[in-house]
Amino acid sequence: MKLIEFYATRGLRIVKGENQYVWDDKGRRYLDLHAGHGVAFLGHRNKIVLEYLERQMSEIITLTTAFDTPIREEMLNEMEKIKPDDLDNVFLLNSGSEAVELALKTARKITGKRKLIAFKNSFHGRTSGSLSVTWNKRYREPFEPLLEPVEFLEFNSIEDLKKIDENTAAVIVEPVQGEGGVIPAKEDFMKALRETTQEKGVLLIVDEVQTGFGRTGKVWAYQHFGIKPDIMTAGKAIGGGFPVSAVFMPDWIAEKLSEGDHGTTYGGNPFAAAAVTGAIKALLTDNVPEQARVKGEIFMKMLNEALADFKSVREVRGLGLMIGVDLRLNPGKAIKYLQDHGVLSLKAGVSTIRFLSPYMITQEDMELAVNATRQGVAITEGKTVSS
Ligand SMILES: Cc1ncc(COP(=O)(O)O)c(C=O)c1O
Repeated sequence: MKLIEFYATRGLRIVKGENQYVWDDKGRRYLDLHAGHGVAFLGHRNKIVLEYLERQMSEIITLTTAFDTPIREEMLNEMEKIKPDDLDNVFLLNSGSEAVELALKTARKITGKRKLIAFKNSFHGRTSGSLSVTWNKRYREPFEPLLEPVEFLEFNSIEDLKKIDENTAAVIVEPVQGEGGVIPAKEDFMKALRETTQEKGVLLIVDEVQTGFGRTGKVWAYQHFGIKPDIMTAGKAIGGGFPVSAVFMPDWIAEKLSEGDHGTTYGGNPFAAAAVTGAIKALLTDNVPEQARVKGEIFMKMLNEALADFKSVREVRGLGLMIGVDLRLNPGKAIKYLQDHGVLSLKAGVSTIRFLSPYMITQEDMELAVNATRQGVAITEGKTVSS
């Protein structure tokens, strides 16, 4: 049997993961700043998440949410501590794309409108609905027609927000565009977006699948901008490695949804609830958002200093531990160099090396990553530099 290769192979056979590291079958250790597309933000095999999963495994693993369970009650209580403002209602699914699907369906149902607005460079997933609001034509075109109408506006352009009209059901936005190139939103843009959507009676969906759960230095990245979403999606880090995602919404929206409007076989089962409960405990016990804020600043400063002399480096940018090094050249060679020298990273957009570090990254780890990035960029430029 062969696996369908939707992803180019990295040529590594990984046999173990622990905190910020993974090991290959030759016993070689890697600093994992790829983190399974950012999932392992709480580290691989986070101790608290494991405790919750092990305990749950000895009780019950699967049930649909038609049945109440003690672990679900515990999860909902924990969620109170990190809930996004007045978004008091949550539904669990299995992936970021699925969370986006429910957010879009909800917006269309409760407004009765059809049009959706997203931004250039956005990424919201690859299922048909979430793909409709994903910018990259290469992902979209082979599968069209998708949801219609969808309009893509210029990200960070207040001027372009004028195109949001009353016929729009929702605008969906990433506080930091992840897959698109690690591009943080500007505060005045996010404020203007919130104001315009409110004025026009349009719902604002904030997609925190990549930015959420502490990575940017706050539990939810929208909190950097002094705004509040109407609907919020989360995923990746929230299950500490277990596949789980969530959609949050306030009472006035949740009340307009009825039985049968959505569903899922696995979503929110006791095992998923245990993973999320453990992950929230881990997030709060270790003051993870603050660690991400402080370490992110240090890491970005180190990268900026180390890369200042390189013509091919356009910008080092990001928020917290969501960091991109944008090049004027293809970053593939540098990413390969990093991997060969013990650091896993990933590409974003067409020109960005992306680091999605677990929060427990150390000063020594950062030095390793920065040095390898310098060498990798030098090689991309056709030079060599001393370490
Ligand atoms: C902002 C955002 N939304 C949605 C998704 C889709 O998530 P998944 O791959 O879990 O379906 C991603 C994945 O990278 C993402 O970054």
